[in-house]
Order: sequence, then structure tokens, then C-alpha cells
Amino acid sequence: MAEQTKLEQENLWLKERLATLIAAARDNERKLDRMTDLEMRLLATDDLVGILSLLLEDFPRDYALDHVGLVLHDPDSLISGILEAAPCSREQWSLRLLSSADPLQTLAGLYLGDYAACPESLRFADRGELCSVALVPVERAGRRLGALSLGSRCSGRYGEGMDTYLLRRLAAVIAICIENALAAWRLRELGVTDALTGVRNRRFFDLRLQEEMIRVVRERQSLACLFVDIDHFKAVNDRYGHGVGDQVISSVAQRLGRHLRGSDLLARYGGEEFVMLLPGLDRQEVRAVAERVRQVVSGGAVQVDDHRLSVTVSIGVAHWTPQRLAGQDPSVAAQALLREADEALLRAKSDGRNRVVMAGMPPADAVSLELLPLGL
Ligand SMILES: Nc1nc2c(ncn2[C@@H]2O[C@H](COP(=O)(O)OP(=O)(O)OP(=O)(O)O)[C@@H](O)[C@H]2O)c(=O)[nH]1
Repeated sequence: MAEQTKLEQENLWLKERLATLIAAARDNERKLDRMTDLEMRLLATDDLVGILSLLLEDFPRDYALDHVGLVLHDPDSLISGILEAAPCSREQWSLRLLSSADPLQTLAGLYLGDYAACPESLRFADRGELCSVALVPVERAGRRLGALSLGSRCSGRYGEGMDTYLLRRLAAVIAICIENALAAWRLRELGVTDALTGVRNRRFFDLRLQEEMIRVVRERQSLACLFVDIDHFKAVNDRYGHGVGDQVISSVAQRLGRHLRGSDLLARYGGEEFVMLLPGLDRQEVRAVAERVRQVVSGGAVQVDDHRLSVTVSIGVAHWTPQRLAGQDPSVAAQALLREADEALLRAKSDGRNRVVMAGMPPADAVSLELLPLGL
């Protein structure tokens, strides 16, 4: 009888143990499924902002985590540049960008334990309430890209003995996604950037012109287009060589870019010709900007090696008011705007160069009063 009771007790204990193990296995399976889902979503996102918002917003919210943070090595400010240009609110993100990789090297490997005892450079100033943390290196091909941190207000949440497989797997996926996103961004940038000057290229300009046209028609704004062409540029090449010519083009691009607002666009249209799009200005303002651009270029000699070169530009301007844009087909209007600016440029050249000509102005009005001598 006693033997039977003992067997029944053992049986009961084994059943309970089995039920606990099955529950733990189901719990692990659920965690694995959810983590796989997060990883699939990360892998399906090829832009950096999307990846970071999945990781630093959705992940802590969906998993009810006290803290998810990311420290990333950003030696050339590429990441901060991408984030600055992106229209997203990231005040809530626990994201830190490091110009030096040194703080990341203080992390010997995966760290589990007291938040207060983890390397200071990998802590987040506003997360003092955290008690325990898991810090996972984010690495790819032996390079440390950053560190992922998961923190908890509970002191025993992250500690020795915890299974770290899912965390290490997530960190590996994050590394791949961030590298891919940065590579995709670089590739996109290469496709729309002029290699010599670093300003946008004609391909980008053509795409943006269409978009801008649609936007200004919808928002009843004006749009101005400036064609800016370096005067007598052939003479620079002939006299000093193409290398010097290249540097002059580059220097003019930098000068043109100095007075642009965030909404303006500057692109190299080809050779020694640039194009600018200025939305939302009235005719007088556009004229003033064009005149300022002309003066900025001609205002000081361009120093290339031992040569000091005076450079001037001719500028043709087309300015369309909201009234003129109203009801226009955007792509037809875009072509007409370009054509007008180009014709105004031709007039600026034929009228003597180093001047601004506004389309639709009689020649007398169009000629700049501040003609500077050509220095070539
Ligand atoms: N160095 C250099 N030269 C270029 C580049 N692209 C075009 N050019 C040269 O720019 C010169 C343009 O000459 P033109 O079209 O005659 O114009 P210009 O001499 O500036 O005369 P105007 O425009 O009438 O004042 C040509 O000699 C082209 O070879 C470039 O990327 N680098």
C-alpha cells in the first residue's frame, strides 16, 4: 500500500514536472516566434530610420520591455546625417552615436548584470532607474558596429545563467540590417550625387523638379529656376588645364551652395552649368537671391594651386507665380520653366555675361547694374 502511494506521488511529481517543462517550452516557442517575427520585419526594412524605429520603438512596446537602447559607431557622421535629413521624431529613442570606437571596446563580450556596473559610455543618462541590463555587441565580420542594450527595473531580470541565444541572434540580425541599410543609402547617394562637386546631379534634379512642381501647384506656391553658367570657362581649361578647371567648377559649386535654404535645391546640370530651384519666393526676392549668388561667385578670386582666378557667372531666371502655375500639368510646366530659364541664360550670355537676366523682363531691366570686369 505504502509502495503504491509512493509510486502515485512520484507519478504526480513527474506529471507536474512535465507540465512545467511543456509550459516553459511553449513559452520559449512563443518568444522564438515573436523574435523571428521582429527579425523578419527588420530584414524586410532597408532604410536606417525604419530599422531604428522598429528596434527602439516597436520592440520595447510590443515586448513590454523597460528599455531597449542602441549605441552605434558613427565615425564619419553618416548615420547622424541620415537621421538629421529624415523627417522623424526620435526624442524617445535610446540611441547614442559615437565618433570613436573606443567605448565599444570596453565591452569584452556579452554583459549581463547590474546596470550601474556596466561601462559608463554604454549607459543612457536618462535611464538611471534601470537595475539590470544585457549588453550585446553588434558585430559583423569581426568589426564592432555597436552594442544593443536591454534593460530592466528588476535587478534579477538580466544576469548570469540567462540563455542569451535569442539576444545574440538578434544582435547579429541588427548588424546585417544596419550594414545593408548604410550600403543601400551610399548607393542611392552615389546615384544622385555629382562626383566632382558633391552637389546633386542632373538625374536627381529632374526627379525633384517633377516632385517640386506637383507640390507647389498643390500648395499654391511660386517656383523659381536659376540656370547658372560659368563665363568663358573654356579659357580656364585651355590656359590652366582640365585639373584646374575641375577645381574651379568645384569651388563655384561650394559658393553657390552657401546661400541656400533647406527647401532650395542646387544641382550640377552638366559641364560648367548649375541649376537651382527656389520655391516660395516672390519675384523681387528671387532676383535678389540670383544677384547675391552672382556676387558671391565673382566676389573673391578662386585659389587653385598657385593660380588666383577671377570667376564670373551668368544667370538666367524663370519665376512662376502661383497664379501662373494654377491648373498646369506639372510635367509640362516643369519643361516650360526650364526652357524659360535656359533662354534667359542665353540672353545673359549674349548681353555680355556676368549678369542676371529674368525671363519676361525687357532687356534694360534685365541687365545687372553691378557688372564686374571679367578676370580671365
Ligand atoms: N575641367 C572641366 N571642364 C569641363 C567639364 N565639363 C565641361 N567642361 C568644359 O567646359 C567648357 C565649356 O565651354 P563653352 O561651352 O564654350 O562655354 P564657355 O567657354 O564657358 O563660354 P560661355 O559659356 O559662352 O561664357 C568646354 O571646354 C568643356 O570641355 C568638366 O567637368 N571639367
